[in-house]
Amino acid sequence: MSAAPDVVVHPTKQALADAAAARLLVALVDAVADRGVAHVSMTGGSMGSEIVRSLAAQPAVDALDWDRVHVWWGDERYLPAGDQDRNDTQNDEAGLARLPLRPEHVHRVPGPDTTASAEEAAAAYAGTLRAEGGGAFDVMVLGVGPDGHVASLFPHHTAAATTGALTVAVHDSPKPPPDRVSLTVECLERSREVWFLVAGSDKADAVRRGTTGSPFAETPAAHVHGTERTVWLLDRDAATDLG
Ligand SMILES: O=C(O)[C@H](O)[C@@H](O)[C@H](O)[C@H](O)COP(=O)(O)O
Repeated sequence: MSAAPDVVVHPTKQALADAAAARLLVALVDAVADRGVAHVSMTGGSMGSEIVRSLAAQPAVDALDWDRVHVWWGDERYLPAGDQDRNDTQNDEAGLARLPLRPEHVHRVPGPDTTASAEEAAAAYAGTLRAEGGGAFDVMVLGVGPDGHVASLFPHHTAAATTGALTVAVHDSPKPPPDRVSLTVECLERSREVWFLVAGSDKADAVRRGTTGSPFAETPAAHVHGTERTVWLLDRDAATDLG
C-alpha cells in the first residue's frame, strides 16, 4: 500500500508554477549529485508549460549541469513533429528549447511523420525508455484533468488499464486530439517522485478524488504513486474540496 500523498497548497497558479519549478530545479541538481544523471518526465496542458516557463526563468537555472539531464514526456499527442498541439512543442515554446539540454537527451515521442501508427510510436518510445531510461525517473511531472485523467490515461478508457507495457497507444481520447501515446501506470510509477501540478476550481473534485483513493476506473490519477514520494502541488482553487 503506497503512503498517502503529500499535499502542498499555493495561493495562486503562478505561485504554484514558480514553487514547483524551484522544487524541480533542486530535485534535478540533487539527482545529478547523487547518481550523475537526472531523468525528468514532463507533461502537456497549461501546467505543463507553466512549470517550464518558470523553470527557464529560475535565477539558479545555471546551477544544474544540464548536460546530465534527460527529458521525457508522460504523454504526447500523435501529431507531426513541431505541430503546435504537441506537448513537446508547447513545452519548447514555454522555454524548454532555451535550456542547454543535449538534443539527444530530449526524448520526443515519434509522430505520424516518422511512424505508421500510434501503436508503432508507442513501441518505439518504449524501446527508447528501455535503452536510455536509466531504469527509473527521478521526477514524474503530471497534470490532472477535471475528469481525473493523468497523462493520456482517461477514466473508463480501455488504454488506461494497460499492464505489462511501458507505453500505450490511445485512440478516441475524450480530450482532443483523439490519438495519443501515453506512458502506462506501471511506467509512470517507475519514478522516485510523482508530482501532480493542479490549478483551478474546475479541478477541485478531481483533486478530492485523486487524494482519497477513488476507484481507478473513475480517477486514474488516484492510482499513480512514486516509489519514494507522491505530492499534489495545488493552487488554492484546486484545493477547495479538500477537508
Ligand atoms: O496531453 C495532455 O493533454 C496532457 O498531458 C494532459 O494530461 C494534461 O496534463 C491534463 O489534461 C491537464 O491539463 P491542464 O493543466 O491544461 O488542465
